[in-house]
Amino acid sequence: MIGRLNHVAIAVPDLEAARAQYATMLGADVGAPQDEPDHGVTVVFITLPNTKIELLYPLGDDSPIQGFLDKNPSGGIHHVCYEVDDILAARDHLLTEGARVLGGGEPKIGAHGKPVLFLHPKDFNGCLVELEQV
Ligand SMILES: CC[C@@H](C(=O)O)C(=O)SCCNC(=O)CCNC(=O)[C@H](O)C(C)(C)COP(=O)(O)OP(=O)(O)OC[C@H]1O[C@@H](n2cnc3c(N)ncnc32)[C@H](O)[C@@H]1OP(=O)(O)O
Ligand SMILES: [Co+2]
Repeated sequence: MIGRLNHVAIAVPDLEAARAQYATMLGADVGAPQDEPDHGVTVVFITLPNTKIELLYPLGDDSPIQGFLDKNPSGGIHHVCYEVDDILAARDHLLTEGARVLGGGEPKIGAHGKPVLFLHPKDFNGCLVELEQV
């Protein structure tokens, strides 16, 4: 059901410092900061030859990544995002299998303008999983 790895997301305590590090120290193709108010985050995408890195920083008072950063003040890997062809079919299959689909199970439009869903990290070996329909 899952296809390519779309991105690995890293929550960071200082977005500009992380951008500069990837651009200067690692020589990566680093994008501009993008506010995503519907998701409570500001994102920066880093394009690699085979996938992307998504730097995440809290936006607003109710960011879903604030608790993660409170527990991991130096930052850390926050989620992985897998591509699926049909997100509603994927959701229904996962619910049948007993996985918890977050956000009431209704896809939201993600940073690439495509529908996304999140799966509870406790159901996936401690790793928050995002699905993106491509
Ligand atoms: C930009 C849009 C989009 C894209 O297109 O790419 C994005 O990526 S948006 C990214 C941010 N959005 C989300 O993360 C949405 C989904 N997340 C959630 O619904 C919540 O964050 C959560 C996963 C349900 C966690 O809820 P929270 O209230 O923050 O924390 P809890 O303390 O209740 O967590 C319970 C339990 O889970 C552990 N946890 C939390 N987050 C993670 C994580 N990212 N990876 C691994 N484990 C995580 C947390 O530590 C708790 O464990 P215990 O301490 O053992 O109880
Ligand atoms: Co993401």
